[in-house]
Amino acid sequence: MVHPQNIQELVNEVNPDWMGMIFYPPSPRYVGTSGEIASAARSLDKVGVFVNEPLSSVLEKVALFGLKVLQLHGNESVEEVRLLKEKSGLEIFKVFKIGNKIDWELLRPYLPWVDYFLFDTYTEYHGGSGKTFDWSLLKNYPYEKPFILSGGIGIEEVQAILDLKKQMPQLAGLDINSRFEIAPGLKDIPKIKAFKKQLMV
Ligand SMILES: O=C(O)c1ccccc1N[C@@H]1O[C@H](COP(=O)(O)O)[C@@H](O)[C@H]1O
Repeated sequence: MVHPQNIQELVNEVNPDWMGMIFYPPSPRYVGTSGEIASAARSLDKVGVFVNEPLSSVLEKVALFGLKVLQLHGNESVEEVRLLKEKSGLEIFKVFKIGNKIDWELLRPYLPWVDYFLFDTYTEYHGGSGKTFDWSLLKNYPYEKPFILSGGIGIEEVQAILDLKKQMPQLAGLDINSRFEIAPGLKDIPKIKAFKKQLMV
């Protein structure tokens, strides 16, 4: 469900660096093709969130909605990511979903084609689980490539985020989602403002 007025309020009151648009039809946050969300957020850099979407369909959405970043949240291969990077010329967030352990070598071939890795929690679905993963696994992250932290982040995680940032300069951003919502796609603006304020210490 889309809530353009709520997004307009978010833009005015929080002014985030990026705004995600979910182009995954099974998601309760699927933005569809109406363009209302894109126009409510026209002043922001819009991140298209895709799950195993064919190249032509991604490029169509880029043109239609003026996307600035592609967040690849499925099982996209290195070759698919390379093609998406080359054909779109946009920034790429490649998502890796983390379970009990992670083999960092699997990320290496993606390094030339991605601008940020994004770490989400492993679940049998693709995203928006509201569940955190064990952030201590990140301590062995071996690359300089900046990453975005995601997966069930809530206001209760502020201190843990500040601690992690002290240890890991590669932590470049946070992707907040379902734990800052009143209903899927309807953002809890006072909660987001409080979270942002607590992070700015
Ligand atoms: O939010 C969704 O419905 C979604 C569906 C498919 C792919 C990604 C999705 N959202 C992304 O999931 C992560 C984690 O979200 P949460 O904090 O656990 O709710 C985040 O990167 C969202 O952009």
